[in-house]
Amino acid sequence: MDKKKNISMAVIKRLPKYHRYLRELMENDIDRISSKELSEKIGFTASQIRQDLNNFGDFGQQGYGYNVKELYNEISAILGLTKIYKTVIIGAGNIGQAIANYTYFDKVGFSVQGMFDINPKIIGLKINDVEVLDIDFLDDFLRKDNIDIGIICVPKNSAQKVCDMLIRNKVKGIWNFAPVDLQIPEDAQIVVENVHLSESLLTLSCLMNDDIN
Ligand SMILES: NC(=O)c1ccc[n+]([C@@H]2O[C@H](COP(=O)([O-])OP(=O)(O)OC[C@H]3O[C@@H](n4cnc5c(N)ncnc54)[C@H](O)[C@@H]3O)[C@@H](O)[C@H]2O)c1
Repeated sequence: MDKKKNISMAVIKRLPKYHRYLRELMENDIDRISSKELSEKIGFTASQIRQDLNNFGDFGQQGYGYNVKELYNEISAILGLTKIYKTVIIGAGNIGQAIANYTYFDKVGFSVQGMFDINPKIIGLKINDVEVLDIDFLDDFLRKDNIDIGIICVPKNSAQKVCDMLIRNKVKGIWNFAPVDLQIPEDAQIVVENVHLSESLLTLSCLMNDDIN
């Protein structure tokens, strides 16, 4: 059964936060937690938590709370974290290298198989044990290695070209850091998630200045 069917995007967007907190609880050897305690940690109301988690099954037990490991495993499964995703990073500059060096992604199953760049000064470098290859090899690499996710970290004027190559080679997901709306053909079987650090920063600045009017 597809547990995500009919689940709102708002609930799906909250799941990574549950996952992060539950992981922390497990690391601290905490076996069970009530929705009230979880609510104090996570910042959602207890009723919100119960409502969210009820979407996916009957987890909590009256008077016992949630079994942390069970819930963590279940949310991991809903988030698709029960397998290893093969990823490639295109653009091995500041962001590309930061992602490759962030070991958490690997821990939760996103394995960097290759990095690609056009700059001869960067090609050949090893970032966290992954060699940066010439972009000319990307097409071949994608075809042979069954890559699941392409992480776009190139300047915005190169992003669409890279995106087209990923789609052509049947990559299933794009994590796009370039500040551009990628054009995706309607029949493409691909999911795109855009990341805009600047939007988060501008939200911060707005909230810090909410006395303007
Ligand atoms: N999403 C965000 O929150 C966020 C934040 C900062 C920057 N960005 C964007 O992320 C991208 C990367 O930023 P950065 O700071 O890492 O830039 P950077 O200049 O440090 O790195 C970009 C790399 O891409 C390489 N490159 C250029 N054209 C290429 C191509 N056709 N194929 C392969 N490699 C190519 C360059 O040689 C360089 O190494 C930019 O589009 C930038 O605007 C996004």
